[in-house]
Amino acid sequence: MIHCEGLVKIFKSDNVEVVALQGLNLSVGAGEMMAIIGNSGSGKSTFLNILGGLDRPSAGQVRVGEWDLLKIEDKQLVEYKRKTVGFIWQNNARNLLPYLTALENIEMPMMLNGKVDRGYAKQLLEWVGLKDRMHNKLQQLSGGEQQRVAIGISLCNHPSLLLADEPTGSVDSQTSDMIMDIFRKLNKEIGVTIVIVTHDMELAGKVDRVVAIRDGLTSTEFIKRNPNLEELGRLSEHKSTFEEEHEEYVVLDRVGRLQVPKAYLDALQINGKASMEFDGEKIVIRPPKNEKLA
Ligand SMILES: Nc1ncnc2c1ncn2[C@@H]1O[C@H](COP(=O)(O)OP(=O)(O)OP(=O)(O)O)[C@@H](O)[C@H]1O
Repeated sequence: MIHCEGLVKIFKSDNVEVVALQGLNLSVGAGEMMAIIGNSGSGKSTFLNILGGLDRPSAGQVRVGEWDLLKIEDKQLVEYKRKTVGFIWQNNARNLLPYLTALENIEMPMMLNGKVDRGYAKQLLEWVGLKDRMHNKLQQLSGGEQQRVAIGISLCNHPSLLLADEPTGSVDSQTSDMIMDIFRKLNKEIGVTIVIVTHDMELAGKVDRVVAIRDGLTSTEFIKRNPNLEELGRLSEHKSTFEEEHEEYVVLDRVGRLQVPKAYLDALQINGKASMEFDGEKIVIRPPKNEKLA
């Protein structure tokens, strides 16, 4: 569904250039639900905005389904945004209309797109658990319920890809769990591919695959050891940690480059150069033997 290779995004303003993505590699299969984590400023939102067609890449490859987002023309981009992607932001509810009902809010973008499908609008509200509240005005709904209406709206155009940027950033942990359950259900039932950007490791731990971005590059990937244990985990008393549940992998690009975590380099006081040895089984990276280089 998504294939990125060497994706670069440079922001230019006056004489300053910011390289937000420095050659990012990532593939996401159709029907996958995964999370992207990373520190503030690592490039997560930039990446999501490119996938959503809200921003243009500077170089590299980025394909979503049949679309090549580097080469796409402006007119096609409008079509891509209308037909392929749905977007959810942290404060999506701000874009909703408080004096309309939940159902009317869902129907509004359908109307703007030229066709209201009331049956589907109702179905969407049912999927997000708001069947009984569909005739309530937005202002009568809680923040979490409004966010669920926003999830419904993101699916109005039957997208094959749903992008969520900090979707639970402004709700409590119970609502956050409910929103994740809705994503999982949508992913299973309608097969929509879901990419969630988050700071929250606990939230990230609820999906099978988590990719960490550092300084505009994919650095580490975490894969759930046993996805099927999730249900058991929910029922059991023992709350396992993210590390217990996930296997951690370092990501190598096509030519074998990898990012060594800064904490490791600091701990070994490696700065600029290191010695690397292969002992037949392992690759060992150490501070340079020549002290002058250390
Ligand atoms: N429109 C822009 N113009 C100039 N620089 C930008 C622009 N948008 C983002 N940046 C810069 O690109 C880098 C990556 O920003 P981005 O918002 O993608 O990070 P992020 O990982 O989503 O951070 P956060 O978690 O804080 O939202 C940052 O250094 C940011 O300052």
